[in-house]
Amino acid sequence: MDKVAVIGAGSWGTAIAFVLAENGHDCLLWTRRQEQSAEINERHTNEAYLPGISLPRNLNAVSDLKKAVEHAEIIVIAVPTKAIREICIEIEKYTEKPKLIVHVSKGIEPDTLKRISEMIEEEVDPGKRQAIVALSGPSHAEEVVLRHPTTVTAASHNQEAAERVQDLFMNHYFRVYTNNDLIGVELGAALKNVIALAAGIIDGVGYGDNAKAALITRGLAEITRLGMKMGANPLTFSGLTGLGDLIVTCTSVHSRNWKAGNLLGQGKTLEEVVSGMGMVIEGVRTTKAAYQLSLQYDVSMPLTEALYSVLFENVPPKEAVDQLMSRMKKQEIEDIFYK
Ligand SMILES: NC(=O)C1=CN([C@@H]2O[C@H](COP(=O)(O)OP(=O)(O)OC[C@H]3O[C@@H](n4cnc5c(N)ncnc54)[C@H](OP(=O)(O)O)[C@@H]3O)[C@@H](O)[C@H]2O)C=CC1
Ligand SMILES: O=C(CO)COP(=O)(O)O
Repeated sequence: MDKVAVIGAGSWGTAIAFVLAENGHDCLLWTRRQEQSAEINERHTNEAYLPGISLPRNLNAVSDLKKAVEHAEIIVIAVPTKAIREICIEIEKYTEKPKLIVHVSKGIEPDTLKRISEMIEEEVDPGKRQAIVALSGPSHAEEVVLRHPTTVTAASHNQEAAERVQDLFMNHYFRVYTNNDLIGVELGAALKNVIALAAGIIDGVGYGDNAKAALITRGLAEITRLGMKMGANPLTFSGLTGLGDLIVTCTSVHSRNWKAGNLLGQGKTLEEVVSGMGMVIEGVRTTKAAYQLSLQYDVSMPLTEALYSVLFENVPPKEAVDQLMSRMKKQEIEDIFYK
């Protein structure tokens, strides 16, 4: 039994803590809201994020971050990308002995263009952390807490740490693989949200399955192109954190990114969509970061560029699609591997 703290009690933090508690670990779930920690401890629910779900009785919550950090040998960070730095600064403050840090977030920081593990490295002193592991894959919280079969990947430059995380989470409905390609795993996880937003738009404007399949396939091509330039293993993008997460996020009704795109496609404004969701839509900020990465690495990412123009330059979705479809002709495979 390990002592673990999950930092962030939204949909995913709660689902991850659910798995850890069911696996018999001594897991504390941190929330910044006292009333939410009372709800989890007294009623064993988190209605705002996972309505109708009974949480394990051995899962306890706290709203005192110091207490959560001091409790744990392993810290699992489960807050949105934009909160990673501030949470890491707080975690570092309360850490005495170095801890294993796992993160389950999916994003890239605009402007700095840092991946999550890079932000953690910058904010948590090396003396206060052991290895960093990203746990990622096609895994909607809503299905994990129903114990529906789910597969994810524990990625780290440190294989021993990845295997420790594999052992920590693995059970009969939650299967964990390892991968040493941290760059590829984190990039795939973040960039699939860009394509999922676009997939929602495609459905929202009323285009069909052909367009969706094109988006997933050509989305994977541009993610792979960028990833290869950034040092990732191209095979990672055919794996769970690449193609796997693209499929689940572009096709599932649970996806907040897909839902947001769907509303945009129906004519809602970005402000209306973001304020109405009540949960994080990582793909919006990540689209900005992905667009900046395509310029920095000089990689052609037409879908990302088109989504950027819809989100931030008020280009109507159908016009963006028309522009995509009328680009000059290309070869399919050569495009990915030789450019
Ligand atoms: N939901 C899912 O199925 C999956 C999500 N992920 C990833 O996990 C990460 C978290 O997502 P998810 O749990 O779904 O998001 P939610 O929107 O469901 O919840 C976000 C959580 O983070 C908290 N939070 C937000 N900002 C801060 C802050 N500045 N300081 C402290 N806490 C903060 C929120 O607190 P409060 O309630 O007080 O606002 C809430 O508990 C994202 O990167 C997402 O892409 C990965 C796999 C699956
Ligand atoms: O990452 C996820 C599933 O793997 C969750 O996606 P959304 O954030 O779009 O809901």
